[in-house]
Amino acid sequence: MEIRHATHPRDFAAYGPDRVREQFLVQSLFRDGEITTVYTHHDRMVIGGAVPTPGAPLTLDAPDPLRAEYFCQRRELAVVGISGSAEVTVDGTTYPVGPRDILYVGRGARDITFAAGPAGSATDGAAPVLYLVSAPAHAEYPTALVPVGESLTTEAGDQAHGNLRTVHKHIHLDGVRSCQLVVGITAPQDGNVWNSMPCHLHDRRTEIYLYFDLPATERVIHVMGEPQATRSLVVADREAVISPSWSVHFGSGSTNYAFVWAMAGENQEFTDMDQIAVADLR
Ligand SMILES: O=C[C@H](O)[C@@H](O)CC(=O)C(=O)O
Ligand SMILES: [Zn+2]
Repeated sequence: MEIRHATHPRDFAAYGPDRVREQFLVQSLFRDGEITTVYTHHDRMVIGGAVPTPGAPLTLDAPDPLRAEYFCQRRELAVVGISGSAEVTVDGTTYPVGPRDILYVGRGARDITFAAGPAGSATDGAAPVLYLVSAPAHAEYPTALVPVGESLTTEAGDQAHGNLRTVHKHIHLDGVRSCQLVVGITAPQDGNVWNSMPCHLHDRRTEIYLYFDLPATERVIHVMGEPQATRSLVVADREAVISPSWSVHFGSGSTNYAFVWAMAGENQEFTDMDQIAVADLR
């Protein structure tokens, strides 16, 4: 398990481009036949990737830095379908997780395994790839699957601003409940490339974006930093960006794409954001 320490915005301002990437960009989360995890001290979120190969399920253990008997001993977890068809088994119950479906796993779940779905059921013909995002949990909420078709789906933005996008909320106050995690998937529609624009801050929560469904030859320019001191990172498919509570988080792609957004922290009010006018950015 890789550890990422927390960062003060004044220190951030002095970082060069490589240091910004080293601290906030997470690459290589998805490796065939492996579970990979990264721990950030920003709100103690953990992200990971699980790529089970056919006939070889993967078991989620508690990495040593958690000093836990099992991964969800003090944590809750969201398992997000990125591609292909997977089967996630939690204490004996198996849930099918397809692209853009999210399984919430409550605190206290002991045995969690990830397997490739039954042969021929892969919805997009691709190998199953699962994204994991977790936060400390003070109570137990029931494990529940939210297929993308059952998520709370809204539209935001408009074509004139190139930010017309579909926002799916899977784990949130009006849907499947959790202690801290608020998780969903947003996708700019065809011909639209901006996400989360106009941008916002929420000092009460850390947020992590995982970009996916971006062709290998394309990139997203992700913007972070305090609103009057922004920096950009060039991000490829299936890479994540950690956004501390003091940072904006928005971006534009060289074509359209999707991303998983996940928050944890002081509260779970999705609308608790401080909007930043475009003209106030620097
Ligand atoms: O705090 C909320 C998160 O940044 C995302 O949900 C925003 C988002 O998906 C979008 O506007 O495109
Ligand atoms: Zn946000």
